[in-house]
Amino acid sequence: MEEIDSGEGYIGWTEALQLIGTTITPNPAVVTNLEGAVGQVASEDLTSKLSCPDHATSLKDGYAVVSDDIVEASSDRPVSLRCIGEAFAGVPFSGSIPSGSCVHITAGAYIPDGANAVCAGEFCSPLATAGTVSIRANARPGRNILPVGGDVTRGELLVRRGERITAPHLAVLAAGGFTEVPVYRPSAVMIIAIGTEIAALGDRLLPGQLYASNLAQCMGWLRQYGLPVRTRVVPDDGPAIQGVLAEALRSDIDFIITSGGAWGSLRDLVLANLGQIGWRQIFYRLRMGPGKGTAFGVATRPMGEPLPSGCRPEVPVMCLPGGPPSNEMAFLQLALPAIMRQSGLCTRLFPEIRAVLTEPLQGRGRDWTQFFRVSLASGPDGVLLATPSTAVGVGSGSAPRRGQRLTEMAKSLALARLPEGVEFLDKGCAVTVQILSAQALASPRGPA
Ligand SMILES: Nc1nc2c(c(=O)[nH]1)N[C@H]1C(S)=C(S)[C@@H](COP(=O)(O)OP(=O)(O)OC[C@H]3O[C@@H](n4cnc5c(N)ncnc54)[C@H](O)[C@@H]3O)O[C@H]1N2
Ligand code: MOO
Repeated sequence: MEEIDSGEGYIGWTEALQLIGTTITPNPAVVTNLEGAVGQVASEDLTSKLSCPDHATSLKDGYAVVSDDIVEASSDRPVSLRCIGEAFAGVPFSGSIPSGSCVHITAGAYIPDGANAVCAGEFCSPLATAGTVSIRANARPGRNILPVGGDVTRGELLVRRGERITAPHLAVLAAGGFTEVPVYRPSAVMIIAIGTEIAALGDRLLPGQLYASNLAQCMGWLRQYGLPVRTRVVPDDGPAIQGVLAEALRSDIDFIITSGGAWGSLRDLVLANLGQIGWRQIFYRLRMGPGKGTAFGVATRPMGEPLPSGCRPEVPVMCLPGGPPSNEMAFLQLALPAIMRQSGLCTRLFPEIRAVLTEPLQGRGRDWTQFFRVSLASGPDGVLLATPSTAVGVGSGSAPRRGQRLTEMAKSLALARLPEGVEFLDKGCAVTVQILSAQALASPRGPA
């Protein structure tokens, strides 16, 4: 019998990423308000329009002073200064401070002309003599003063083009004078779950059916990345599959994911039906595990019909294998990077760190990339330890396989990778680990 999975004609994971990179171009830019920008990708280098603060301001509530006046001040030998006015945040003192004087000041207030330090209120007491303050500590020049641009400086690069905008970015953007931000339009994605045995979430299960858990997971990731998602469930039926693909291509969907029906059985109909509607296949099958049965290509929107506004004539399509471990890995390693590239992302999707293996990892072959689900823990010397899961398809190649697939996937949000060229790593070796979520590094015991 002919071996259909010898890996012949397959491409490597890095080559697949390169092909995705050369096929997909970013969506057009749109302008969003600051609130809508979080999680989106900047479509231009964003440089500050303002310096913040625009004037030196006080960091403390206390007294603005001439530093030289209080060089000798201490609790034993306090120095008395004449208080000549007040400076509040938003209400500056209008004069200048001569030597021997001070101004009562609050945090955020402009430093009055002539002053070059602020003595915190804890070291100052107003005296019975009206308008006099006793200062019990010195304050070097610049003490408790936030200089001009101490938060952001006009012209400073705040967010790079292609970088995802985070909550702290909103702070610098707001301070830097942005109320609107140019971002790449986030891709609208349609996920089509294919399989006569697949029930849509919430539908009544018929005998032999199971819920579309793949679709739920992919939808969850896409929502987490702020992308609009639509979902469909169709049976293993050519006309039904073509119908829903045609619906997606007529709509404003930017990227299509199919799930299931992608291997080679009599009921695996996706590629044949994409062929019927005229797609251009770019790759099918990879030296990557799990996820080898993935296909990628582009489909063209119907000729002679107006393009949905802001949409391109070609729509990338990623066909994910149906088995949950493969489906998830192909989604995370191929589909999500592709969709985020289309949404403008230029940086790596998931951070990577090195950890020490507590069990050996056996890959499938020297020229394959193999991903293993691991849990992370801190070792004796603070070394990060990676322990492979043992569930079928998601865990170590050498450890005995037990455990549940979906449950294991939900428990550990880190993936060890055996890259091409490395087929085996022994216990105690360092391995590269992708962090899918910061929760992978959080203590399971709850808040500290
Ligand atoms: N001769 C071989 N057959 C198969 C191989 C192989 O190497 N040689 N690999 C198996 C693996 S592993 C996978 S994964 C699948 C990939 O092929 P398909 O994309 O055609 O997968 P399906 O047949 O549609 O489904 C496989 C499995 O997954 C369940 N499934 C499908 N969709 C969903 C969904 N949305 N949510 C949850 N579960 C889903 C489906 O019921 C099947 O149990 O090929 C194998 N065959
Ligand atoms: O490649 Mo599959 O996900 O059923 O193990």
